[in-house]
Amino acid sequence: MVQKFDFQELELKGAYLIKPFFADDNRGGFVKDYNIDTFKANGIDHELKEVFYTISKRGVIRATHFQLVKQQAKLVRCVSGHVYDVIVDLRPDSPTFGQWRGFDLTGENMNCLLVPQYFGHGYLVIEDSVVSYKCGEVFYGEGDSGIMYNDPDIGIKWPFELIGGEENLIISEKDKKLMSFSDYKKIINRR
Ligand SMILES: Cc1cn([C@H]2C[C@H](O)[C@@H](COP(=O)(O)OP(=O)(O)O[C@H]3O[C@@H](C)C(=O)[C@@H](O)[C@H]3O)O2)c(=O)[nH]c1=O
Repeated sequence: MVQKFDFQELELKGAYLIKPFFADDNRGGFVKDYNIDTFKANGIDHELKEVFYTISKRGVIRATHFQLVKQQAKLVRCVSGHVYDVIVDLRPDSPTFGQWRGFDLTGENMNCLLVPQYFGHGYLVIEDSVVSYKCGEVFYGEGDSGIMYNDPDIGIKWPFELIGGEENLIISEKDKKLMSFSDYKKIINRR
C-alpha cells in the first residue's frame, strides 16, 4: 500500500492536518512526514531549524505552549501511542482569535499537524506516547510561555474521561503556573 502526502487546511487558517507519505511491504513500513518541496507545492513555507521528541506517560498534559519571541511554527506527529492534540489561534488580528481545535494523533493514523506561528499548542496523553516536532525556529527559553490548559475563556474540552478523570493528570510545575488568556491579551495589546 502506498499513501501519498495529503494536506487539509483547517478552519483556523494556516494550520494543516497532514497525512504523510507512507508505504508498507512485507518488512514493515516507511513514513516520510516532511519534504520541503512538497510542502512548498502545497502552499506551506516551513523550513526546519530544530527537531525534537517528547516521551510521555498516559495522563501527562503539556499545554498550552508558545514562544512570545521567535515564534515557532511546528510540524507535530505522534510517532507511537495516542495524544489528543490541541491548537489555539493566538493571532489577535485573526477572525478565529481565541478559538481552539482538537485532533487525535496516533501512531496508527500517522496524522501530522502543522501548527503555525502565533498559535498555542498542547496535548493530553491518552496512551504512553512519543511525539516528534519539526520546528521552523529554534527554542528560545526566555520567550518560552503558555496559557493554562484549563483557561475558562478558551474553554478547551479535554477528554479527561479517557485517562480516568482530571485527577489523574500529570503536569509540570511550570504548566501549573502559566498565564491566563486575559493576561495574554494584555501583553499583546502593550506591544
Ligand atoms: C521545548 C524545549 C525544552 N527544552 C528544555 C527546557 C526544559 O529543561 C526541558 C523540558 O522543557 P518543557 O518542560 O518546556 O517541555 P514541554 O512541556 O514538553 O514543552 C513542549 O510542549 C509542547 C506542547 C510544545 O508545543 C513544545 O513546543 C514545547 O513547548 O527541555 C529545550 O532545551 N529545548 C526545547 O525546545
